[in-house]
Formats: sequence, C-alpha cells, structure tokens
Amino acid sequence: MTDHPDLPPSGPLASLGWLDFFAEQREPHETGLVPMRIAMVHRSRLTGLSEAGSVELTLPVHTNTADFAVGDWVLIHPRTRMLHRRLNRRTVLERRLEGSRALQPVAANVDTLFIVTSCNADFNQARLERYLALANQGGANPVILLTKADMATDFDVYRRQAVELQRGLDVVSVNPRLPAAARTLASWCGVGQTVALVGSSGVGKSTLVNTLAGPGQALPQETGGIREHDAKGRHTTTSRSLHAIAGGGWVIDTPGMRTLHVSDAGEGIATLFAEITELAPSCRFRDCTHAHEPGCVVQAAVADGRLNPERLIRWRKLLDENHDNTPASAGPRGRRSVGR
Ligand SMILES: Nc1nc2c(ncn2[C@@H]2O[C@H](COP(=O)(O)OP(=O)(O)OP(=O)(O)O)[C@@H](O)[C@H]2O)c(=O)[nH]1
Ligand SMILES: [Zn+2]
Repeated sequence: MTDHPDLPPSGPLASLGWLDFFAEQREPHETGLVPMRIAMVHRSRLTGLSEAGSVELTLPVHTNTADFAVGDWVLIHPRTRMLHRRLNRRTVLERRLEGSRALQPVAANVDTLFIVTSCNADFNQARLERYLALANQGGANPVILLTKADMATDFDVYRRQAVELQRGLDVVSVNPRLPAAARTLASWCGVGQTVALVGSSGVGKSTLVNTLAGPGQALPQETGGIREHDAKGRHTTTSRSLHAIAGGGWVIDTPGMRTLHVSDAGEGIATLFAEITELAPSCRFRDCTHAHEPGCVVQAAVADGRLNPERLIRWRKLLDENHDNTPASAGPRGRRSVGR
C-alpha cells in the first residue's frame, strides 16, 4: 500500500521502533487495526509508515495535525486508512509557542537526542543546557555532538566545557561530512532506534542527516523537507520528517528548534543540575534560594570550590525562565507529574 515514493520501504514493525510499550496499549477491540508510525506532519495531512510502506492517512474531521508529532505511533483502519487514535508516547520533545497555552509536540518516541554544536562561536553552554533540559524532561537520552573540530585550535576546551554540562553526559566529536560519522554514532542508531537532531543553523545537522542516510539514498532534505530561502539567502530546512538511517534506525531533523524557550521543564532542569539539586535538601531552610541564606550548603559548595559559581547563576536563570514561561496550571516550576 505504499503511495509515497519518497520514503523508503520500512520492514517489520520492530525495525520501525515498535515496542511492547506500544503493543500493550492496544485494546481487545483494536486488534484489527494497523499500527503505523507518523513519518511526516503537514498542516492538513499526516503520512504514516507501516510494515508495508508509507501511506497518506485519512483524518477524521476536526483532527488537528498539530497534536501529532513525527515519530508518533497511531492505529489505522487498514481498508480506509482512517486514523483511529494515537498511542501514548514513550518520550516526547515538546515546546510552548510564545503566547500559547498548549505545548506543541515536536518529535515523539525519540530514544536519543543529538544536540549538535560546532566548536566555534556557536558553542554556548547556556544554550546547550536548554536543549539538555528539553531532552531530560521528555525522556530522551541526550548526546552532545561537537562538529567542526577540524577547524578549531582549542578543541579540548570545547570538549571539557561540554562534558561539564551534565553528569554522565556523552560528548562525541564528529565531522558530519565524513562517512566515519555514521560509524561513530552507530551505537545510538541501531535497528528500531530513533534519534533526533537539534542545534543552531549551520552546525551540520542536514549534512549529518545525509551522511546517516548513507550513499544511494535520495537526499532526505529533498524528500522530506521543503527548503526555503531565509533572509540571508541560505537554504534552511523547514519541515520535519523521519529518515531511515543506513543499516538501521531513524533520524528526525527538527527544524524550528534552533532557538528554544524553556518551559514546563522543572524535572529536566533538576536532572541537568543534579549537583545543585542534590545539595539543596541539606540547606537549613527548606525553601532556600541558595542566594544569601545562612546554612546554605550550595553557597558553601561554591565557597570551597566544589561547585562552579557560573553553574549556579545559569541554573537560577533557567529556573526563572522556566517558571515565567510555564502557566501556573502546569504545576509549580513547570513540574509535571504525569503524562506525555
Ligand atoms: N569542515 C567541516 N565542515 C562542516 C562540519 N560540519 C558541518 N560542516 C559544513 O558546515 C556547513 C553547514 O552545514 P549544514 O548541514 O547545512 O548545517 P545545518 O545545521 O543543517 O543548518 P540549517 O539547515 O540551517 O539548520 C556545510 O557546508 C557543512 O559541510 C565539520 O565538522 N567540519
Ligand atoms: Zn541553599
């Protein structure tokens, strides 16, 4: 039933990322429905990928495609291709558009978020921390990819600054233009695994998507994406889609995630700044702001050199931003208890 020539044939469900987590959500009366993975989201259309290939889905009236994200699993009536429902997400990268109360899902069921930055003026710890908060909050494993190391004289400085961002964080150097990049990233890109890419314009995301897709593939940016000229006359990727990685796995480019306003990410921030979060309960006052209070163990850690004072400043800024951007109904400091 393939009717979309641009997307590759997909193979068994497991290779598409299907897990028991999704299978267990099917109700007995839903066994006749076909699971499909959302490969493209358009303003009024959704493209699904099944074991048999890709199809244009039929949508019930009043379906808002903005409620769906690339990577979502949905149940489809096989004869009519009518969308029945979306299955709960295992992980989700989502953001709040400015002035909007609703969170917008950007990519769903992503195992690993590749946060791409080049080793030059683009490198910015505060921005990388925003992406890390997003990955932590959504349940995706973050990995920092350092590009353009071949053009940097002080690569080790960038590397050290990246490693410091979060405990246990994987930091990898890749040149997206070389096939070796695919080998370097292979452990995150196995069969059924899904990765997403975020980062500023020009750091090498599109180049990396092409390298991961491998030779002989139609260029993903020509199949999935609409390339538009931006003000500087440069090509910029503007649509999201799921691309097959040579040898297994799927990659989602997430244009529109270049600038990021953090919201609803209280838990993600707590994970990101674990060294502060873990000290806080030992402060004398339960509501210690770690700014000037007596008996503050966070300030004590700064004083004796165990905690980088810059981290404390950025932690506070990010928490304030998160608080300001998160509607009160989403809970204190954007902490969400359930539900993706
Ligand atoms: N020398 C070198 N060049 C690189 C490296 N990574 C990316 N480039 C080059 O940097 C330029 C920008 O790369 P793109 O892949 O278009 O960047 P992008 O992140 O997709 O940019 P947008 O589509 O605007 O978001 C291209 O000319 C790449 O070949 C690297 O590690 N080393
Ligand atoms: Zn304190």
